[in-house]
Amino acid sequence: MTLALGCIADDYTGASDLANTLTKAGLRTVQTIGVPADDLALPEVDAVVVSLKSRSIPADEAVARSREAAAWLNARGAGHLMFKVCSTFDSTDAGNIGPVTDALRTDAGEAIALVTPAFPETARTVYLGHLFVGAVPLAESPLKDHPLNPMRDSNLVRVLARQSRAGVGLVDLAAVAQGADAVIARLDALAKEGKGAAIADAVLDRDLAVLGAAALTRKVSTGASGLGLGLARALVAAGRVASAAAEADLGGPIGGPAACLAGSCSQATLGQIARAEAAMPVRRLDPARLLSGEDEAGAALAWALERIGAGPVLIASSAGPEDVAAVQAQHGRDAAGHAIEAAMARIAEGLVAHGVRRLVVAGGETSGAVVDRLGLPAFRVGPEIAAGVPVLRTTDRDMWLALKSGNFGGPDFFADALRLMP
Ligand SMILES: Nc1ncnc2c1ncn2[C@@H]1O[C@H](COP(=O)(O)OP(=O)(O)OP(=O)(O)O)[C@@H](O)[C@H]1O
Ligand SMILES: O=C(O)[C@@H](O)C(=O)CO
Repeated sequence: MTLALGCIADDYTGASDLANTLTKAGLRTVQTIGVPADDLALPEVDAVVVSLKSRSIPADEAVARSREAAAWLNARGAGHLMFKVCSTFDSTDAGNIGPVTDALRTDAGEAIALVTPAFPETARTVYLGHLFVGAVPLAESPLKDHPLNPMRDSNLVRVLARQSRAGVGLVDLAAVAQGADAVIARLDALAKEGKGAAIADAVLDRDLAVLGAAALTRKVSTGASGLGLGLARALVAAGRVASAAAEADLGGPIGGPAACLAGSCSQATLGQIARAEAAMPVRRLDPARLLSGEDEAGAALAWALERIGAGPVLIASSAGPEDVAAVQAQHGRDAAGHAIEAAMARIAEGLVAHGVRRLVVAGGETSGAVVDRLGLPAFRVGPEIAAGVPVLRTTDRDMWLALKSGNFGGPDFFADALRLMP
């Protein structure tokens, strides 16, 4: 298997977002969970997205895991490596976007890497290095209250510079508008100035095609699904993959009980949970009980098992910024986050042990905890539920999943997802 594109994603929902984008753009794509074992049977594909859970771990661990993934992808002949990060640039001054990009770039012998989280389809645009989420700058968006990495600076040149070894420059929209050659020239000039990364502006899909073509002239780039779209278009245009790949045969209906789990505290997910109340029973996890050592996960599981015979259920830990802040003040941000993720994973394990084969999970860290606990090795990518969220089918057993990035999906996401998981 020779890969046109090897991708390393820093969380599982982000990986399925990218796998969805690549599939739609005509690349045969598989999403693996972690670095695959050498004996994992994979179909013939153009792209592999290795999903890591490295967004919110110490930077040195994120670098080590990303390098391991890069080595696996390079051993399969990956023509280009893309490090998939969040379209809202979720990171802290300690990393991990800068340290991982630095490491992958230097390992590949490159002087500079193009970096852009722009993804216009989900209203993430970058102008003069400033990231906009919809109509507002990043630092005024709900991401300012993210439970793990509050984003309080919209200037990504500054944000990335604080977490990078080498300096960071800008490829502005004026250069992008002139086409790939102008972007390549700008990257070369920035590299000569000693910059190791360049934030690239992009406002429209056509900007992504330019950035993809420019990025492909180097071995490593970093971005969100928009960059994936640009890279995929450039690969198809260059004849390096068979375009318009036939839709993968995902297998027939699975049926049986279905459940949804939400650990994301994003505004989008909070709204989707509220809407789900009209469609299915919803149980709110009580973080205070859980963190005080009571068996809240067991109680929620028992609640679900009493109901899943009659239809889907939703269990959510999600809460608004004030409640999240109160829990974090008492128990610490990471301890609270991990305890809630572990509870979700335990609930998922119990649900699957009782026959659930259709599972929707909201939140990247939450999805990571759940998928790890279930021990799922890889997914084929099915139809799109909403921008950035495909239906996934496990390669080793009959199970449907949807792993939703916190901010993605329409108001009725949970019902929309289950409709596409027969
Ligand atoms: N009520 C709560 N109080 C404090 N922390 C919570 C609460 N509910 C969930 N969390 C934690 O908040 C974090 C949410 O992160 P997660 O990645 O799952 O969602 P997200 O960041 O919105 O999604 P994405 O990464 O896909 O954008 C998790 O660590 C989760 O355990
Ligand atoms: O890029 C995005 O916004 C998503 O794929 C994601 O990674 C959110 O966690």
